[in-house]
Amino acid sequence: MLSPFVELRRQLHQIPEPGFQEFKTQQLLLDQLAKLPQDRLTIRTWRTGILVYIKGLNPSKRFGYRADMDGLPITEETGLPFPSQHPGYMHACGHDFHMSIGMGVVTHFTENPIQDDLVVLFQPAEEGPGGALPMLAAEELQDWMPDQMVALHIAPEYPVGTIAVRPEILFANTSELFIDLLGKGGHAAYPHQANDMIIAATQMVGQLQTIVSRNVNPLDSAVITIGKMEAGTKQNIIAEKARLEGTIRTLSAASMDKIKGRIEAVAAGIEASFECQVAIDWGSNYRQVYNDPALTVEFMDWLRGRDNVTLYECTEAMTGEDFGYFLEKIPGFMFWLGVDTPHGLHHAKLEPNEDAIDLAIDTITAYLRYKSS
Ligand SMILES: CC(=O)N[C@@H](CCC[C@H](N)C(=O)O)C(=O)O
Repeated sequence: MLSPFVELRRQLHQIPEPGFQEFKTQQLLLDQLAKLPQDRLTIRTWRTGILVYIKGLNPSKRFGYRADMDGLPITEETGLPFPSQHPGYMHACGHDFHMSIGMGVVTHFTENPIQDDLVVLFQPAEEGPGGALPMLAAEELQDWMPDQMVALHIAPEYPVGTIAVRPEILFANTSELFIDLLGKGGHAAYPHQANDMIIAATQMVGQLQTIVSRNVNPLDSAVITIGKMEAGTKQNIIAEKARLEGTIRTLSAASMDKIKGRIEAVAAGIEASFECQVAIDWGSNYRQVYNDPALTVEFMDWLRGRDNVTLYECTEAMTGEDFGYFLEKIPGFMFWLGVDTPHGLHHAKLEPNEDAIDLAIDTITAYLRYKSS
């Protein structure tokens, strides 16, 4: 018999939605919340997100757990019997896990309250443009602001039962990157009368890849990835326009500034050498995920005493997470939850092991009970 939270995960898995369009996801979670005993619960919605307050027995603090809600524009290739019903979209970053675990935490504390209050936040748009920052500013959260926050992220590379975490930086600073190149289209046979943006864009991608290797201190990790390139309309037409879409990751804020400066310089060089126009849009930025050292070390010590979990002290990752904005304001931490699958995050075959769901609910609820005692 399936755990109700595995069942919920399977339902959520079938309805992945883009950021701030998580309408069916929100409704499914609201329907689930409506089935719980209501005496300790207060529920608010904010855009496509949900805020759930669970009243404690004799509260002196307020804990927070945050789960992100959005899916990714990926066509699922898992072969699972409960695949995405939304063509071209998939929960390929584990947000279906994060939400079902969040629901497990709510359910546990409505039935077994602790002394303190708990706020569970179902947050839209983590993959972009970022729901954390506007949710933190939302009127609906102001009188429910937690004193401490916890969140987790699934980790394909660790076995089920492993929790990986570290004090201080866990995830990188990020900035999206959108570059539009504008030249002059024309006939494929008359290149001298046109200004080919496929050539300019490919040159630009090559030059961008020299920034991390030549301009950033190798001891200060950084990544520039161009994940999407669009240009041209037909094989015998010279492309007037090209668009590059990517992301920048850095462990230090100084490197982020430096990389942005170098990208502007590369763009100016491309404009001069190809006689074209290059426009840069930085999209949304996420703050690094900085785990509060004292709380994280305390959590790690507490984990060492649990017999169903193996603690692994990991290194930083160049992933981004807008949970970093919560941690900038509220002390807390994020940790990796082992889900043991050969395919990585953002992969069409990502198939996390569902045994991790109940283990995570057990770990988080036990930790919050320990903190509240
Ligand atoms: C955990 C994870 O995979 N997060 C995303 C966050 C994306 C931020 C933004 N849209 C960007 O691409 O910069 C990630 O890609 O790391």
